[in-house]
Amino acid sequence: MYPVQLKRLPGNEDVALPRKMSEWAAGFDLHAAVGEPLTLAPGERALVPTGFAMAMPKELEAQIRPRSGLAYKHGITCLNSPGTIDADYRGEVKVLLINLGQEPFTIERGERIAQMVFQTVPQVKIEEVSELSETVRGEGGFGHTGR
Ligand SMILES: O=c1ccn([C@H]2C[C@H](O)[C@@H](COP(=O)(O)OP(=O)(O)OP(=O)(O)O)O2)c(=O)[nH]1
Ligand SMILES: [Mg+2]
Repeated sequence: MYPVQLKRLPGNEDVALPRKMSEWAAGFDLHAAVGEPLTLAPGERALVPTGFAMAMPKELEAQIRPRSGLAYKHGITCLNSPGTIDADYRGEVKVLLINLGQEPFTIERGERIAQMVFQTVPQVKIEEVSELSETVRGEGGFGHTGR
């Protein structure tokens, strides 16, 4: 178990902190901390506040992912999916939503808009070299094995 600290930001006592909606859910649902209902027209995007900030061990990142129900029913998704929350970020967690549907969609205060999944981040050390090891694939990519 990794310790993760959440800090509610002032004026958001009525907005739920991220929580799992079932015992083994992978994601903690994120709630919109909009002051007023926010309507996204088709094609429109917005950075939606969540009302909290976070501290987690440096071994972790958090990914902000869309909720499939909002995507399926309304075309609402995360533009930068998955969003990356760095372990050293102390600002408000925000969700970059976009309306890819055909109708305007209104986000109400407290509504669940996305989910947050924690992942471990391998620590790597990058080194520059002049030759890379050979493989059978080589430079083949982007569909070179066929459709
Ligand atoms: O969906 C997101 C994505 C990012 N962030 C916050 C946390 C993250 O640690 C920080 C920076 O995100 P990222 O590295 O993706 O953006 P950038 O454009 O590279 O900004 P920066 O130069 O600040 O790293 O913004 C969010 O709150 N929600
Ligand atoms: Mg960055």
